[in-house]
This record gives sequence, C-alpha cells and structure tokens, in this order.
Amino acid sequence: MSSVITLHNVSKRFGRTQALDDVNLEIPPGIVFALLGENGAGKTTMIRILTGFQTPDSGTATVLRHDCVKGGMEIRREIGYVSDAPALYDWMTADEIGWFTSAFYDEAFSNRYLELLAAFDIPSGTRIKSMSKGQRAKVALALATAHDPQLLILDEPTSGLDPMVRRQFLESMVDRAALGRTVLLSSHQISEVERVADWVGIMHQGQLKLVQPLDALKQSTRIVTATMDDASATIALPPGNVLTESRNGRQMRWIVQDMPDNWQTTYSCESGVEDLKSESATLEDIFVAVCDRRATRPVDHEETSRPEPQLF
Ligand SMILES: Nc1ncnc2c1ncn2[C@@H]1O[C@H](COP(=O)(O)OP(=O)(O)OP(=O)(O)O)[C@@H](O)[C@H]1O
Repeated sequence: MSSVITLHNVSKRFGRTQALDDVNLEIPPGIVFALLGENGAGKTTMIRILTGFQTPDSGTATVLRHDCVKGGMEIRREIGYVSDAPALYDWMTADEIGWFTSAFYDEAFSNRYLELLAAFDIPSGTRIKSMSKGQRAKVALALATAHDPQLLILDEPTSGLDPMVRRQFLESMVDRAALGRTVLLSSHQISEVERVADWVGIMHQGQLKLVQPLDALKQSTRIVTATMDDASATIALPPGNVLTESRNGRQMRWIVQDMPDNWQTTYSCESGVEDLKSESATLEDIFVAVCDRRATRPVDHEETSRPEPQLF
C-alpha cells in the first residue's frame, strides 16, 4: 500500500537556522508515528510543510498523494490537524463551532462531532473562552477527527493536559490506527510515545537521525555495562553500532545497536573486566544517546589505550 506521507530530501532554512536538513521519510498507513526531538529540532517545521503552511526550500513532500506545495488546501480539507496552539473562535460555544466547521464536510460530521464531545465530557453549550486548556484541546481534537480523516497530524497534542485527559487522548490515537487510519504526532513526552507509538522518528538539529518501528528499535538496542578492575583500565568498544559511551569510576557504559548474538564470547575475554552485562535500553536511553550533545561519542580504547613503545 502506498505511503500516507513522503518527504524526499526536504530542507528548510530560516536565516542562519537550518530547521530541516535533507529529510527523507515514508509513513505507511495504519500506524501511530511519533516524531521525537528536543526544542528546536524541526518537528513543527516538518508538520507545517506537510500541512502546506510552509514551503520547503528544496525537496518534495506529499500527503495522501497531494503535493504539499500545490495541494495545501486539499490536504488541510482531507486530514485532521491540531497545531501546538489551536486557534478556536473564542466567542462560540462548542456546539456553534461544530456547526460552523460542519459546513466544510459531509452530513456525518455533526453527529460524530457531538458524539466525540459527549465522549470527552464537554458540555456542548459552553463557550470556548470559558473552557480550560484541556477542554479546548478536546474540542480541537473533536473538530479534527469528526470527518474521520485518513490522516491525523498532531503537534504536541498532550502538552499542558492532565494525566487522565492525556491517557484518553492517546488511547483514541491507538483506536484510530486500529481502524487503519494514520496518526502523526510530535511529542516531548517519551514515556507516552513509548505507550502508543508503532514507529518513532528521532529528530536532532533538523535531521531525522533515526526512523524505526518502536519494538524493533528497542529489541536492537542494548545498554552494555563493564565493571573494570581499576578506574583507569579501559576496554575496546563492544561489537555493533556504538551510539554513546560514558564512564563512572570503574564502570563503563555503552548504548549499542545491532550487537551480534554471540558478542560475549569474544568480548568477555578482555583483560581487566570484572563484570560484564547487557540489558535492554528504554526509548529515553535511545533518545538521549541520539540527541544529547553532552553524551560522549565513542572512542576505540583499543587504539587510544595502547601504550606508546618505550625506548631506553
Ligand atoms: N518562522 C520562523 N522564523 C525563524 N526561525 C524559525 C521559524 N520557524 C522555526 N524557526 C526555527 O527553526 C528551528 C526549528 O523550529 P521548530 O519549531 O520546527 O522546532 P520544534 O522541534 O517544533 O521545537 P519545539 O519542540 O520547541 O516546538 C528553531 O531553531 C526555530 O527557532
């Protein structure tokens, strides 16, 4: 089945800031795709390009087969979109804003909207201006999903919501994916993403550093810890793709992807190692390994620790 979202070599610069740097991505239908990244990583810029609010400097982007530059109007009509600060007409009641929005969609919209309001416990006669942040977010989500879109794009949908509302929100995302719809959400909430996402993309400084199904990502990434017999002792990097290395006294720690199954057979023979263990990494460990500028990039101690030959 063809992708719901595609980005090919998309770049976008604002003055000196490279907000997106040669981003490539394909999102298949029927999944919850979570875009993770620190502040300023480029998530909103990507979403604004996908929704036709911003034009890329180079590259191509399509959503539901519409080109994002030429077909922004069609895209916004077909998808559901909730921005990080949804603009709602404040003076309207929840009912009125639904009635107003229903003019753009088919007859089924109004009934579905009212059902969603009831499910979210929003009194339909309440004016938007007297609603709490969470209630407004629920109205925005009901407006974005009442036409049952193939694709729902949410920019930090749960920021500022209480845990119960968050849970309700996220469960409704999983339900949508189960019905074959696609959800793209950007988030800082790693633990939430871990609960609901099928796929994750990690953005860092405008680049999409990693895109993988969440289960496969967690299965392929391990934390390896070696306790050395001396605080100055070193050891070669573990086999596989070592993302980061850290040291605390006698303990060395690496986050490693794609370690061979038999990694311990050769590695544990290294001298100076008292204890060696490997455990599964959480999404947060992986996120920090990819994004944290303070995290140490690995150095092969085999090379660096070998003593220089002494000449007498
Ligand atoms: N209209 C704009 N004009 C100038 N710079 C911009 C504009 N929009 C975004 N940027 C810059 O581009 C970079 C990426 O911003 P973006 O909003 O896409 O990040 P983000 O990942 O959504 O961040 P956050 O999680 O903080 O919302 C930032 O450095 C931001 O300052």
